[in-house]
Formats: sequence, structure tokens, C-alpha cells
Amino acid sequence: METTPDETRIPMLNGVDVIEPETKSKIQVRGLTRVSDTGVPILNGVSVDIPKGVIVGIIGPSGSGKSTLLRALNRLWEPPAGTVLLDGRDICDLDVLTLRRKVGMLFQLPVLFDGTVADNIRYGPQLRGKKLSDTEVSKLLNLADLDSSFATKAGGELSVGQAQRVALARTLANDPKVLLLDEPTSALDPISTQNIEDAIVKLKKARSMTTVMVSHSVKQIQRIADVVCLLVNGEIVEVLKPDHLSEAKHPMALRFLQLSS
Ligand SMILES: Nc1ncnc2c1ncn2[C@@H]1O[C@H](COP(=O)(O)OP(=O)(O)OP(=O)(O)O)[C@@H](O)[C@H]1O
Repeated sequence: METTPDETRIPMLNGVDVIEPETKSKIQVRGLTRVSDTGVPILNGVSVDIPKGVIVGIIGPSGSGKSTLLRALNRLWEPPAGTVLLDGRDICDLDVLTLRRKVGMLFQLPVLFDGTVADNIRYGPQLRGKKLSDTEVSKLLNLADLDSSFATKAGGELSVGQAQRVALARTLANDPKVLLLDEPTSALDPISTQNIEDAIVKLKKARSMTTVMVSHSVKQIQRIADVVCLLVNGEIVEVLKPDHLSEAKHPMALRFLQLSS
């Protein structure tokens, strides 16, 4: 990857160099641990720095803790104090709704509320007393790779792929700085998958969006991520650039990658 003079090359994510336009980490995870109610370890002291404006892919075997890690980042479960920082602040000290506006999340299957697409997109800002104009709704639809004409459609008449893009536009209406994506295309056909991938890359370019994406598709991660974390048994065992995945050394990570390709 070529660097331009004004870009700063910093060692990130356990030593992998990531090109980052601003040197500060957006999210820092420090020794994040989770144990199940029955005492089974789920996350074992995960530490990682996620720079601003970067797409981080998280891959690993089923049950390795990918979703659990992702969900800690906007407190869908309560991480121990001091283990997750956003812009240098402990997320546990933030109002949880404010945090979730800044750190938006998209799940595997979109769930739209009753009403039109525009109603769905206006929902978040409306809670804060802001009514989005038709132009603002159109812009959000376009950012999510949807035509403005979708605004008046009923949520129920959309395909899953279209609904997923509406869910993305609805998340973007809160003006998040970070997007957490938990297998956002696993229920979609290849064209809808490409639409979502295009939107994610566009958001990185247009808004310097920081994105953390869990995916089962190594190919997808290679298409859009800037850096890849391999999670095995609740630990980040490798951090690699997407085009260097074959250099993984951890036996489980290697086996996972070989079986996935
Ligand atoms: N709330 C919970 N209570 C108990 N165990 C849990 C809880 N959440 C997750 N687990 C367990 O923790 C492990 C990691 O789950 P997680 O969903 O994070 O893995 P994953 O890597 O995302 O898996 P997959 O790829 O199958 O979605 C699994 O064994 C799961 O059963």
C-alpha cells in the first residue's frame, strides 16, 4: 500500500501497520474478559486499538467470541470498567443511549418498525426532537446505496437486502462515528451483499467511518477490510492485513483460514 506524505504510518493492532489519517485510536480495548454464568471463559483479556476511519474485520471459528467482543463496544453487555474506551473515555461512564448513537450497530437480520422507510429513518433523530427533512432522508438513503424513491415504501414490502440497507440508513440517521456490523450480509444474496459492502466502503471514504465487522466470509473481509483480527477461543491470536492472511501462524487460525478458502 502506498502512503502519501501527509499520512501517518503508525503501528497498530499488535504491530500491523495501518494507514491512518489521524493518529488517535477511536476505540481501545484493554484486557477485556468475559466469563459465562457457568464459569466458561468467552473472552480472555482481549486488547486491541482501533484507529479512526479504518475497517477492521473480525473472523474466527464459530463460538470464538466474535459477537461477544463486538457487543461489548456499545454495551449490549456491560464490559468491566476501563476495558473499552471511545475517544479515550471509558464507555461505561457515558450515557448508554448517547453511546449507542455514536456507536451504531447492524445485525444479521434487519428488523424494521411499522410504517414507511422514511418513518424508520426519522425515528432516532425524532427521539431527540429533530425532524429530518425529505432531503435529509434522501441523502441517508443514498448513503446506504438506496434510491430516494424508497422513502415512501412500507417497510414490509422490502426484500431482506433492501431492508438491511434501510436499517443501515436508520443507523446513519444518528450520525454515528463507529459502525459495528455483525455478519450484516450473511442473509443476503450476492448483489445485496455487494450493495452493503459498497455502502460501507463509501462511508469510510465520505465520513471517515470507523467500522468493525464480524464476518464468516474470509473473501468479504479481504474485499473491504483494512486489517483483520483472528479470534480463537476468546483471544486475538493474529492481526494481519487482508492480503497477508496466508501468513497466519496460529494453528487454529491457519486451519480456519484453510477450510474457509
Ligand atoms: N450471554 C451468554 N451466556 C453464556 N454464554 C454465552 C453468552 N453469549 C455467548 N456465549 C457463549 O460464548 C461463546 C462465544 O459466543 P459468540 O456468539 O460471541 O461467538 P461467535 O464467534 O460470534 O460465534 P458464531 O460465529 O457462531 O456467531 C459461545 O460458546 C457462546 O455459546
